[in-house]
Parts: sequence; structure tokens; C-alpha cells
Amino acid sequence: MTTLTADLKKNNKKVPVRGMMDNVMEQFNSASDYIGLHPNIRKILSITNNEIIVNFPVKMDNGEVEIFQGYRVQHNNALGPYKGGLRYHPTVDIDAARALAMWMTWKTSLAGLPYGGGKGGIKIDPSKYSQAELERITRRFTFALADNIGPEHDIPAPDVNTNSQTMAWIADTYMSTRPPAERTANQHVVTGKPDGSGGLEGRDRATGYGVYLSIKFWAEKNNEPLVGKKFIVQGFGNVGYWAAHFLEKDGAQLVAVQDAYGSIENQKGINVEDLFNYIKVNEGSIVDFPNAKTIDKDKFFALNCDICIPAALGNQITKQNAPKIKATLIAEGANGPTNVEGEKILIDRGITVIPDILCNSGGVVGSYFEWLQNRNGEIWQLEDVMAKLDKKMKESFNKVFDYAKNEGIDMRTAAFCIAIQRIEKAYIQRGIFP
Ligand SMILES: NC(=O)C1=CN([C@@H]2O[C@H](COP(=O)(O)OP(=O)(O)OC[C@H]3O[C@@H](n4cnc5c(N)ncnc54)[C@H](O)[C@@H]3O)[C@@H](O)[C@H]2O)C=CC1
Ligand SMILES: O=C(O)CCC(=O)C(=O)O
Repeated sequence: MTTLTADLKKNNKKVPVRGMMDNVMEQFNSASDYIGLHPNIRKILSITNNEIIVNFPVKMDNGEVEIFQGYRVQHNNALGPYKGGLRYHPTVDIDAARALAMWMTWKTSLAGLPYGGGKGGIKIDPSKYSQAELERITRRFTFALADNIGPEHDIPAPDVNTNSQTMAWIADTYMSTRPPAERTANQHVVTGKPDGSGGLEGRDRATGYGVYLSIKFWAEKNNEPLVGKKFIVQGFGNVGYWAAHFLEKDGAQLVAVQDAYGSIENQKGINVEDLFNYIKVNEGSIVDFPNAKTIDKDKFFALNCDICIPAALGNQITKQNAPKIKATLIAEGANGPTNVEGEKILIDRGITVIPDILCNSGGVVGSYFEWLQNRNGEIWQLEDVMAKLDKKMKESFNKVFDYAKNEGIDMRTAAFCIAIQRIEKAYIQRGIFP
């Protein structure tokens, strides 16, 4: 079977060793083998539908012009419009965008949403730019993407280093390109907007809440109380913070955190809100938080804990650190944090992984609610949002848990099988493949 990665290798294109594409393709191929996926459908799902690369100029505060490169990859839309976040990070490239777009296709399918998968972003270190520059960069990026996005075609959302403010700029720029009578009818071109500008109350916490719920459901299935469980979190941004917030509320104890700037530990407990308030006045960094000691970056995953939540970047749990992990549960807040080699070791060691496409799907479910709210001209209440999210996460968790148990397979393979089978069914029903 020729895969996209194999094609790229054949053509001598630069493919990072065990990059995220290798990971997502191995996960996809192994689940497709398991279910005996129709070879024609495997061919379609092994490639991306569209890949948009834009270079655009932006005037900096000092009057100089800088050129930026932005990406939007649309993997598959068999089930509905492309959906997925925009990331601003130096590691963003076409390979990362492809892999992340593919994960979105499986995630939206597993969650039973009427969406396909897309992802994109800009290769940029946003900490080097002023807020005014970031606004101009975002607006020019939106303008460069033009009709490649749209509320019924491709709907971006926040990801690493983008937030509700970024989404408000995108919505505003996109709407200003529409004819006057259509402008406000287009606000669902992005989700994750501020709640005063068409955003959904609760979208900010939706991903972290979903991570917490996944852990809670796993604990219930195993008759394990959450009270007193020690957990560590890599990434204390939107996903990591909210997951920690809800876990702490339920009696679990945060004992270590790693972010882009450093790593801290206190086995007696780190207060989540204190740390959150600290980073607000410390340029977003956990470094030198008073109630914890600084630890070596490479020791982080080997720390003493029950639950480990990677909520930052991909390829963090690998064959190097997987043998040393003490947690008995990995709850993947990030996309692709565990690579295939690392996961084999975890499985052999009896460590459960709640896979990203299930564990962090609360975010895109929240986005779906926002999209419906905008489309129908409604304003949803926070308590209704949280109750609906709870229900949706429980349905997905039970589907995956039961499938894995009945088939005697790991939860990631089970999640992929369910996701792929839903897309396969759509293609077969359309009569493309007799
Ligand atoms: N925001 C959302 O709704 C969703 C996000 N995700 C995934 O969750 C992960 C985190 O996203 P957000 O919380 O939104 O991003 P964010 O930008 O709010 O936070 C990212 C966090 O990761 C840390 N970080 C960055 N590089 C790091 C490194 N090399 N080592 C350790 N920590 C590092 C940052 O310092 C920050 O604390 C990403 O993988 C994203 O794709 C998944 C589903 C939805
Ligand atoms: O909310 C969304 O549309 C997608 C969020 C996202 O990028 C993700 O789930 O990885």
C-alpha cells in the first residue's frame, strides 16, 4: 500500500524521522487492516483532499515588511465540512498540518459530528511579535486563505498559541470580504470566538473538561476513586489548565507541570488556581513558581504519579521515556503526543492510553455546539453546554471502551476502527464502491 508518506519519501522530499505523519499513518493502517477496510476507501483516506500554502507580507511595527508562510490542509470531507484548529508555532509545516488534519477526520467521525478534518497554521514564534503585529498577521493570513475557508466548507478553531481573540480577528476579516447582506450570516466561519462575538459559553474549557471526563469515566469503569490520585500535566495552556482545574475539583492532586519554559514538581501538591494566577503575571511561564521545585526537563515523564496528561505538542512519549513512565493512565490532551513505538512499550507494560481522538474531542464537540448556535441564531447557556458535552463524551467513551473490551484491543485501535467504519459506511451508501 502506497501512503502519502511513502510517496513523499520516494520523491526525495524532506520527511522527519518518525514525524507525526508516520505516526498517524501507522495508526490508520493498523486499524484499517484490523477491520479489512475496502482498498479503494483506504486509498482515498490515505491522501489529503487539498493542501493550501500561502505566503503573505505583513508590515511590522518598525515599518519593515516580513513574509510569513501559512498552511491549511483539508484531509477529508465525506461526513461534512472540514473542521480543525489553526496553530501558530515554529514547528508548523506541511507535514505537521497533514498529520493534524488526518487526526481531525478520525476525531470528528468518532464523535459522530457532521464534519470532516482539516488543520493549519503559521510557522511563527508568536512570542516574538506584538499584539498589533499578531492581529495584522492573522488578518492577512485570513485574507490569503480567502474562499478556501467558509462556514459550510472549512471551519478553523483555536489550537496551540491561538485563542478566542485570534478567532475574532479571523471572523471579522472573513465577514468583511462578504457582500453586506451576508456578513453576519458568516460568523460561524470559525469557532472558539469570544462569547461576546458569537462564541459559545464554555468553549474555552470544553477540551480540558473532556479530558477530565475521559479520566473520570475510565476511573468509574475500573472502580477507582479520583480522590487522592496524583497527576502530572505537560502544557499548562488552554487544555492543560482546564483539565487540571476539573481534576483538582474532583479531589485529584496536581504534582508536576512542564511547559515550553521549564518543569516544576511538588509531590505534596501544586494548587491549580495559584499556578494559573502566577503564569498570568509571569509572561505565561510556570518557571520559578514559589510552591514547587524546578526539575530536569528529561525527568518529567518518569515522575511519581497515577495519571499523566500530555497537553502540549506531538511526539512527546517515545521509546526513550515510555519505559520509565510511572503513571498507569495516559490521557492524551494533545494531538499525537505518544508515538507508535512509545505506545507499544506502554501497552506491553499494561499502561492504558485514552487516545487523543477520544480524550481531547470535547473541544471540537464544543465547536460544533457553537456552530449550531450561530447557524440557528441561538444563544446557549453554560449549564446546557456542559450537560450536552458530558452526554456526548460519555457516548463516545462507552463506544470505544466497549469496542476495545469486546475485541480485546487497545483503545486507540478501537477508536480508529469506529471512526473509519463511519466514513466507510458513508462512501458505500453513496454507491461509489459496490
Ligand atoms: N485548544 C483546543 O481546543 C484543543 C487543543 N488540542 C491540543 O492540545 C494541545 C495543547 O493545545 P492548547 O492548550 O490549545 O495550546 P496552548 O497554546 O493554550 O498551550 C500550550 C501549552 O504547551 C506548552 N508547551 C509548548 N511547547 C512545549 C514543549 N516543547 N514542552 C512542554 N510544554 C510545551 C506551552 O508553554 C503551553 O503551556 C495541542 O496538541 C493541541 O493540538 C486538542 C484539542 C482541542
Ligand atoms: O474545535 C475545533 O474545531 C478543533 C479543535 C482542534 O484543533 C482539535 O480538536 O485538535
